[in-house]
Amino acid sequence: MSFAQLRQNRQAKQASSFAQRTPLDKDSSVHQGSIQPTEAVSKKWAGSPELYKDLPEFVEIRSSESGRGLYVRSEGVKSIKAGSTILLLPPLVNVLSTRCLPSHCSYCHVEGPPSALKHCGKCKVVCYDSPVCQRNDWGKHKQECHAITRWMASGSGGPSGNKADNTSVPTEAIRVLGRLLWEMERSGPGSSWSQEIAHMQSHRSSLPPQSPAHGTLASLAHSLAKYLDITQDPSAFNRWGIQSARDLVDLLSKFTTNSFTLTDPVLTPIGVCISPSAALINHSCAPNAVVVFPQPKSSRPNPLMVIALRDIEPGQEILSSYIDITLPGPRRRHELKENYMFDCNCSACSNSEPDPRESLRCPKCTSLVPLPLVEAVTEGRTDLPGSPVICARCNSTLVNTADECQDAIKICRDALDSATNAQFSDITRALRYTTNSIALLRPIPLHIACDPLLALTRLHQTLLISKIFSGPPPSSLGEQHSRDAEVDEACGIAARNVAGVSAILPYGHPVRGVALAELGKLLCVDVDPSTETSPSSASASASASRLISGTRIVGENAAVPRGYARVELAIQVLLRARDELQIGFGRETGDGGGGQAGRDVRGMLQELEREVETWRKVNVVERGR
Ligand SMILES: C[S@@+](CC[C@H](N)C(=O)[O-])C[C@H]1O[C@@H](n2cnc3c(N)ncnc32)[C@H](O)[C@@H]1O
Repeated sequence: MSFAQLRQNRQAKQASSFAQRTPLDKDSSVHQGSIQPTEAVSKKWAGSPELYKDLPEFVEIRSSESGRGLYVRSEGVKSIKAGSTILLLPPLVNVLSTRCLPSHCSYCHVEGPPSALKHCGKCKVVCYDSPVCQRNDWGKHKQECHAITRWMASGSGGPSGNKADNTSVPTEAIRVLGRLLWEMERSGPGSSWSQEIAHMQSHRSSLPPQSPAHGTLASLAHSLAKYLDITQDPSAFNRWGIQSARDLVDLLSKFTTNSFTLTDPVLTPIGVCISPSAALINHSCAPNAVVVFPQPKSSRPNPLMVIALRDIEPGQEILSSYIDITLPGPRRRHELKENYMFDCNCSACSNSEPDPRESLRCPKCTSLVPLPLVEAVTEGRTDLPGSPVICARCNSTLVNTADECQDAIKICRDALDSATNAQFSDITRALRYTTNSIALLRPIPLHIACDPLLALTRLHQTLLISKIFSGPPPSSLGEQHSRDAEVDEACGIAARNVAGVSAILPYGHPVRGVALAELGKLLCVDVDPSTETSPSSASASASASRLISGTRIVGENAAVPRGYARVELAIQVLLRARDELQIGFGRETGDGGGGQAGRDVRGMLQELEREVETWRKVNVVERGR
């Protein structure tokens, strides 16, 4: 019996699970943001013991120059261990992004094949995976249902059209604001929920009237008024305590400052959520905690969880990141300033060591060499446009001219934006952008975690997986071989992604765990049964460390083993994934840690171990004949 035969049954199942995996939806991200809060704001909440009752005993709210923040109490508590749950909050207000409405249950957020989900009979927009979910959500969906129906009837599409055509559905920002206001109305202006919303940070007073951010809020305000059907009589806003345009902009600014991106168990953005208690957490680019939604369960509301990424001592502040921390420092700070209006002085931003996110890596001595600056030449730097980029340690020339490197990076950043925009509408075009950009960067010895190479690698992996597994399974040996080559390519790309994120994110960060799980899953896909190799732990471990080491640079192609050695490699990668997921998604989730992703990895490991066992037995018998 061949190993490949043993695993054939699994193949179809894997293919369908990859096909359901959606690529990152950049535009659906909603960030948290910030303004400098005043002492008066802090005092207001301090006098209200009724607020933030869902915070656990071991944390407290304190004020600093970052405004209010969440801290581990200084006395009477032990340190919070990495992987522990800090907050578990069933969010009162959340919505799915428009793209996910047909594929996820709007109540519990479990993903299902669209055919298994049932549309709301009235608006025909939101879906549920069971009558229980539909019933439980009705209290929140009732007013929304009318508003969506009215909105769509007034638009071009209309509710009777194609259910899959979601172009005329109100955006997630509008829908979540609607739910927020109706929830405030239901619970009453004096309720702790309404008070917590009232105390959230707003940027309004710091926004210059002509700024793009102000324009965005103004257009959001118009859309919201249309959605709530109060365009004729703005005083209808009064029932939410909104007396003026100023109050409305204030509310919208609170929303953009404090809302969270709702993600699925592998961190794909699927919507928006509002949780005033979790929004008390301040930002760091070197966070000690993460906000995740690790384990949607059918028929239950999907809770928001804050998990400790490393041990947090009594008295220390709990800090999460508002933005993608794989971006280089200048881009992170720009984003934080633009959207959240503060200058980040965290430990990562103050670090003067060369950062892999913005470095070349000398192929000779492996030193990090800062990328030449794209715009001006700063004092003390030798990256004049026509001058070579030289390794200060071993004097090797890394790039012949600084502008050659700068041009390639600029072109590839633009291509990354184009690929991101095209990823859902035209996957072939998106793949062309990522393939060409990665090829363009190949002659430059960028660190594997350098921007935009890492982001291109991640997107390329997602696109390749969609392409490979969205079609029918191979029906001839020729088709099988070309799919095998694509799977090998995807493994190589996934390995680079693991190496990249591992070089810049701390052990246990959920992005690392998910990257490892994706690589392990790809390695589990059966390829060419005729090239099975014999068991060899030593060679598998060498392959594993070559494949997932943080030192590789683009252009090096690690061999992806076939047959048995590949399975051994998959097991090693999945074991690492399991351990890191247990931290990033919490030790207490997913019946053994790691949330849904951890559970899936453990399932794959069990299956692989069973197959290896059977393979060993069969081969011992065959050798004995
Ligand atoms: C989502 S809120 C966090 C809670 C907030 N401090 C409060 O008082 O409600 C974002 C706010 O926190 C502050 N903030 C968060 N991270 C910060 C940081 N690293 N440096 C300075 N201010 C920060 C900003 O002033 C911003 O208004």
